[in-house]
Amino acid sequence: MAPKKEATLNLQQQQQQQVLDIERIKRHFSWSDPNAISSEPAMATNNDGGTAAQWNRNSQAAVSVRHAFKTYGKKKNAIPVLNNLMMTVPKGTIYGLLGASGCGKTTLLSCIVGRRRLDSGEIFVLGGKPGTRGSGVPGKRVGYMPQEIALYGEFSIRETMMYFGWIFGMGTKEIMERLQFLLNFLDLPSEKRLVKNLSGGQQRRVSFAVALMHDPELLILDEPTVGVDPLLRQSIWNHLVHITKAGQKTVIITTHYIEEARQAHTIGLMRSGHLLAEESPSVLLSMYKCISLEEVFLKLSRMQSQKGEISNVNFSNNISLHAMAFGSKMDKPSSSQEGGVVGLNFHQSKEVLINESNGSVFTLNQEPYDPPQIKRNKPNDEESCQDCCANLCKVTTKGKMKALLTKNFLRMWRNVGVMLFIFALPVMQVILFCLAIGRDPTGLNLAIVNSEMNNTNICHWEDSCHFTNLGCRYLSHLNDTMEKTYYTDLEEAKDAVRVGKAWGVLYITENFTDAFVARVALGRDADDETIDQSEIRVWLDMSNQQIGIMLNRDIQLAYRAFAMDLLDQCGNNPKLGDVPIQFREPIYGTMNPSFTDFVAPGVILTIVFFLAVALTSSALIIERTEGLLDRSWVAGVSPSEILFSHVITQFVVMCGQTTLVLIFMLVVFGVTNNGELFWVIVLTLLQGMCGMCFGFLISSVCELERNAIQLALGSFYPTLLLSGVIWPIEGMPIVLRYISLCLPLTLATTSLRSILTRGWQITEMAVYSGFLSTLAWIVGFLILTLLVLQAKRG
Ligand SMILES: Nc1ncnc2c1ncn2[C@@H]1O[C@H](COP(=O)(O)OP(=O)(O)OP(=O)(O)O)[C@@H](O)[C@H]1O
Repeated sequence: MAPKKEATLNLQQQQQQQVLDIERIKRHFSWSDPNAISSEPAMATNNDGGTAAQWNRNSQAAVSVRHAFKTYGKKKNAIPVLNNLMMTVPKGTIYGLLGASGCGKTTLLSCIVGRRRLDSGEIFVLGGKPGTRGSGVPGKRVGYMPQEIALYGEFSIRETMMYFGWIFGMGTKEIMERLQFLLNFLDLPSEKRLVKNLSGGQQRRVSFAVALMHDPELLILDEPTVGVDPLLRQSIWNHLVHITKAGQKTVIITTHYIEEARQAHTIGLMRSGHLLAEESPSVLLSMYKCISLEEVFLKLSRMQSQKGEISNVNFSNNISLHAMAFGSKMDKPSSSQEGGVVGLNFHQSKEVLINESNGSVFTLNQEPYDPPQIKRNKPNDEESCQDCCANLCKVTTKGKMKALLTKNFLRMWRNVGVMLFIFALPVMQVILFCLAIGRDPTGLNLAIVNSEMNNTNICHWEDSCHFTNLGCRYLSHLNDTMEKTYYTDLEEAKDAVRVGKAWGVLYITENFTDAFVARVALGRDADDETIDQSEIRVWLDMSNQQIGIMLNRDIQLAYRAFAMDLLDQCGNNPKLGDVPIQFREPIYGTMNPSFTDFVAPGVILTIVFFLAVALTSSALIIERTEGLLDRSWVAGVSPSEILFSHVITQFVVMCGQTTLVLIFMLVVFGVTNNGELFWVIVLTLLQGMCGMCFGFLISSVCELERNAIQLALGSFYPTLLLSGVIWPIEGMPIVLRYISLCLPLTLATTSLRSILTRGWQITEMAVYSGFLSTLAWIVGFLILTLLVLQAKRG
């Protein structure tokens, strides 16, 4: 009976202890639904997420991760990184996340801040799910310091703080006050120093300062103490302990200096995608009877390896009661008293960590310093209202736009050389185009054999109704663009063409004048020989179509001029010498159309379109590879805001470029414009916008800058060739014509050509279809870019 009684007593004691523990948890977390607690005394043991109790509990912990799974890569080669991970970070505590390099700490943090999405499982941050409306995460409730520096190198420390401060909705004065505190606290150099000129450690401190800037509720720090000297490191930890003291601020920190994590309230030891343990450092040490945390980690890792399964060691499935009790601050976080030797992949740390004395923050000078308190806006404050509005309308805030636009323009200003080039480039292209394309070739060599002159080049003829040396008279009508070289032998002249010394041979027969007069006099009675002898024979080098056609044209025009002149001198109607087809003044264009006028509309649009592509195609990539895009996202800037700010900045640049292109094309080089300048400007700007949006799409799709450049360059030639810029699309095979119509430049080029050369109004279908297609492309590219950016956030 006695043992039975003892067992009953033990059971009662256990039950009482359990009730006491629950009461303690309840007090700490202010739970309102006691039934919910009593039904789930083990807290997170079987959290499926979804019941009111679970929601309540998840919303009370600062961060709660439940059954998190995350893999990288496609199905076959998928790398599992998070594997049924459970984690609970109580409010007002420091949570040290430890684990070997590559175990998934950064991935977990990026999921917590809403930068990445889990494959399955749930995350609750500050009572909401990251990324949901009104959760404030990503946003100003979180301060995030990523592993990489993620700062704009060309900004000064002050400008960096301004940028992030404005994003977080702070006022300039407030930012300046905070900046002074952070400069002092983190022992930063002058606020005017450019980030790129700082040392690695200084850059990390600026990055840390950015995370602290707006005094967020939740600080997530990915290895903030790397490259920081021991004194400052301790100062940082003191600050973290200080800010969590009041129970309002929570810190999650990863570090490779394992012993410094002793100052955390809770330690999560991570391995193979899940937490081996989640306890306070002192409990871990006593529970595993170890003297260092490293030893604990080794022990747990060994146990995990031996069992192959962690079910019986995974304390993370149950939030540690001990860890939760930190809320009361009874269990003061300990400072390391020993130089802990850190193994595995961790760095060694043998510094003796200095105890915090009275909770004040110590600067490097060890002077207690109380940071200026960030004013929290009341719900009816202007900023809050802006945020409400932004949340509701999904638009933006003034501060964010100010920050993003200032950032974009500042980056341009700091790269003023590049900017000058960006403006000089279109001007250069226009000048080169106008000087090099469309003009008639000159100085073309023509080999002439005039047998009528007995192989001499002394040529006499009379400018009247005299029929002597008509061959010479004809030659005088050949225009000056041709360089005439006289040969005595026909074969010799042909050889000159064969070896590339001349573009053609013009041969005049021995008795050309007599035969020509006989031909005119006899008319239809002229015999074949007479006709044959009266003909000027020409052999051309047609390997160059443009030159061949031009020589052909000029030789024929010279005959027309010769015949009409002769008839006129002899008192006959000169028209008798002309081809009986009369070309009247053209309805559009001129009698002597210029190739430049044909190509110019397409060239204007191509220059503006592809310059915009070049400017924007790497814009997002540079920010992404430097980790800046992530940081801005976590700070609460949405992809559409980033995109919108770039659109505005690039639009300003494009306006300048468009103005220069049009001034040089239309004013300096006098390209024909018979239409309304207003519509020319509008269409050119729209094409620039279209190119910009195409650039953004490339930028969002490509991970690397070189891929973006390849894609942008790769798209240049197909677009140029298929858009009817240099050759009418009517000359293409029918299938290609349809493809051509689907390109962004085709209808716009036709439209601009119609305005410039025909002077058509916007009401003409050929004109407005160019505008409509460009608008459709802009919308299409923007939607695609946003979709890609949204998808990549996961
Ligand atoms: N974008 C990615 N694509 C594919 N694999 C990735 C990606 N990011 C991380 N990984 C892989 O996921 C694993 C976890 O990486 P993570 O950066 O989360 O580790 P970590 O614990 O933070 O490492 P460290 O302490 O060295 O920073 C690593 O094996 C890494 O190679």
